[in-house]
Amino acid sequence: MPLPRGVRLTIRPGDRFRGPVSTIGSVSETTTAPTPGLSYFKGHGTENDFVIIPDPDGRIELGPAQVARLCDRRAGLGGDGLLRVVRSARDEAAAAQADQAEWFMDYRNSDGSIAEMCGNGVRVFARYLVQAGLAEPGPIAVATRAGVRRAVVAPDAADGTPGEVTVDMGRATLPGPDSIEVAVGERRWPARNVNLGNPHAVAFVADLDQAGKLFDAPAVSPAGVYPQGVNVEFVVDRGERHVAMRVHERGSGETRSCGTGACAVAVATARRDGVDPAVTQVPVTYTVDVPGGRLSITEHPDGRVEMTGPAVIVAGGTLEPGWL
Ligand SMILES: N[C@@H](CCC[C@H](N)C(=O)O)C(=O)O
Repeated sequence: MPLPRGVRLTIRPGDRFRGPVSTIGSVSETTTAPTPGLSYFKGHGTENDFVIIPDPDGRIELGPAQVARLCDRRAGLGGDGLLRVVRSARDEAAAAQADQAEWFMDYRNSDGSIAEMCGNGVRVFARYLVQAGLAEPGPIAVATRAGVRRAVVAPDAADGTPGEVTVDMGRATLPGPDSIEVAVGERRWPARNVNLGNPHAVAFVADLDQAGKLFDAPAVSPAGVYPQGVNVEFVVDRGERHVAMRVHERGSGETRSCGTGACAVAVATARRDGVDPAVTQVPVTYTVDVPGGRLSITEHPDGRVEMTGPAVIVAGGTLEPGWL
């Protein structure tokens, strides 16, 4: 049931959920909304899966408890994260990007925390816009909390297989310090600090099983390098310019894929291999296998990192009125 125009769904403090306003990496937030007849979609990119909430006119405020409920795999729809699809001009977090990108990807982790960027999310978001008729296939600008990202949705194959989506992920930075360490139980590995709009610690390991079950977040030291938490990638070599990774995501736990993580891994691996396109002026491409599939990551001489991979919308429906 569509909401009447002009109605903004918000519960005031004291109604159901309470807490201070959220910041990146935090799960506490005031607001949230009961959502009568709210429509949703479900999608994934290399099995990093998302609940998609269309909110073109910015009338829905989802608090962390509601996001966590929607992402709950037993009691909710289930997802590693949530993508709210809203016009940039209708959300103050993205209004400054409205002249460059009509649509804002309001991304939340499955625990309800806010993150700056989600690479697989941008691909799925672009796919949703095309499938919903909100954008044409081809280049699509998407506003994110880390700035505008440009996606290109390739046409579907003749057999209906959805075309892959390529995203310009911007420039990676490697802020240091050089002595970062990641630990799981008694095992420790040196790691590289890579930022793709959101923070990553990339550790090269001998075997992906060494990271264990990853029920808990790996410890990262020294303390204070990642004041807002970190996504941790474990990487092994698979061949020339070909690696495989596992990831423990901030706010979501171990997931089957992480797009920003795969980009961080490709850049960290290139530097480990002594390759820097800014120096050689030659782009370098790495194949990054994730538990949920495969991504292709190219770093260009100007520092831009491009990611190509699948993005699929699997279902859509309507929430039971009052459930949320
Ligand atoms: N899975 C995402 C990353 C989502 C955000 C991350 N958990 C964070 O908190 O930074 C991706 O595909 O990049």
